[in-house]
This record gives sequence, C-alpha cells and structure tokens, in this order.
Amino acid sequence: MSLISKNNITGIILAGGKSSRMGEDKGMMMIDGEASAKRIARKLEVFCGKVIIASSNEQHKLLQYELVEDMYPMQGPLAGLQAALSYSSTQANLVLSCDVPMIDDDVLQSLIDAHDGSSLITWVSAEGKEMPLVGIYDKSCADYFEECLKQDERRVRVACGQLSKKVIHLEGSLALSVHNFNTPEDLKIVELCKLK
Ligand SMILES: Nc1nc2c(ncn2[C@@H]2O[C@H](COP(=O)(O)OP(=O)(O)OP(=O)(O)O)[C@@H](O)[C@H]2O)c(=O)[nH]1
Repeated sequence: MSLISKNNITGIILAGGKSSRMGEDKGMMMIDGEASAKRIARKLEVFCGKVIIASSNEQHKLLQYELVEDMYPMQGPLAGLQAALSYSSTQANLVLSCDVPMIDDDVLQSLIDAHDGSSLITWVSAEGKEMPLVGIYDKSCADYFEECLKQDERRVRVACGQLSKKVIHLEGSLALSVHNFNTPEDLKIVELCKLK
C-alpha cells in the first residue's frame, strides 16, 4: 500500500520560463478548450490535497491556483522546483512541467505507488528518455537545489545527480501520454496523442 495519501502530497506545476521555442506562453496554450497548466492542475487535484503553480508570470493568476514566485528568477526549471519545494508544507511533492497536458492518471498513480521513502526522487522514463519534470520530489531537495543555483548550476539532471532516485519505465500509451510540447510542431503531436 502507498505511504502517500492525498493530504500528505502537494502538486507542483512548473510554468515559468521563456517558452521561446513555442513563441507564446506554454502554460496558457489551449488544449481542448482549457489552458495546459489548468488541465494539469485538475489532474493533480485528484491525487494532491493542494496544487501550486511555480511561476512569476502575472498571467498565470488567471488560472486561479496559488502562485509561487521563483527566488532565483529566470534561472530555469530548477529555480521553479527550488521555490515550490521550499514553499510546500508536505514532504512528498508531485511535480509536472506545464507542457504534458495529456498525462494519464495511471502515470501519477504509478509515481505515488513507487515513491516509498527509499529515494528522495522518483521520476519516469519514456521511450528510453528520463523525464525529471514528471516526478515526485522530497521537500528536502530544496536546500540542495538552492546550493546548486548559488553556484550557477541550473541543470536539473546535474543538480539531482547526487540524490537518490528511482525511475519508473513507462511503455505504450502511458509513455505516449507524457509527450511534452516545446514548439508548435510538438503541439500537433500532442493533439494526435489525444486521439489515441
Ligand atoms: N518556475 C519556473 N519554471 C520554469 C522556468 N523555466 C522553465 N520553467 C518550466 O519548466 C518546464 C520546462 O521548461 P523548458 O521547456 O526547458 O523551458 P522554457 O523556458 O519553458 O522554454 P524554452 O524557452 O523554449 O526553452 C516548463 O514547464 C516551464 O514552464 C523558470 O525559470 N521558472
């Protein structure tokens, strides 16, 4: 049985950054008539007692979730992770980037089932690629990430290098469901995944 219940896990959506490859804010891109970040927030709400959005973008206030601003602005996803984990009041935190709107509930359930206290981080891999921004992070990672940011290390994978990790390998439709979009072309692929 999972050690995590709804009241002891926080959902975190990383929605800051430049979205330079997309050309417009990824969190606000409409997917099935709903902003991508909002769609993800609704999915997280099924599993998490509280959902917060890590972003300094004023526009994200429209999403009507609690916003947590980066302490290290414009330093990339690691800064969003650091700020949100510092702010969170739970040890376990289910983290998603705002660009995986098709994520299947079963992926979230698998992460929760696998995160059993034997590692600080549990994240997924799909099609042979590890995805640090689809995972569960222990709150204690925040201090470590802050040290990295202070030393100008912004790469999430590198920052997590020394920390204990578990990886869940996704296959088939679950792997497809974590397709992220960075460009208008990617968005077309995400739309195709929706039809499957
Ligand atoms: N809070 C916060 N989130 C970020 C930041 N940079 C990126 N993110 C989020 O982290 C995830 C991955 O971001 P990337 O795709 O690597 O970067 P991006 O800035 O969104 O896009 P590009 O400019 O095209 O690289 C997305 O969900 C972003 O919204 C940041 O500085 N702060």
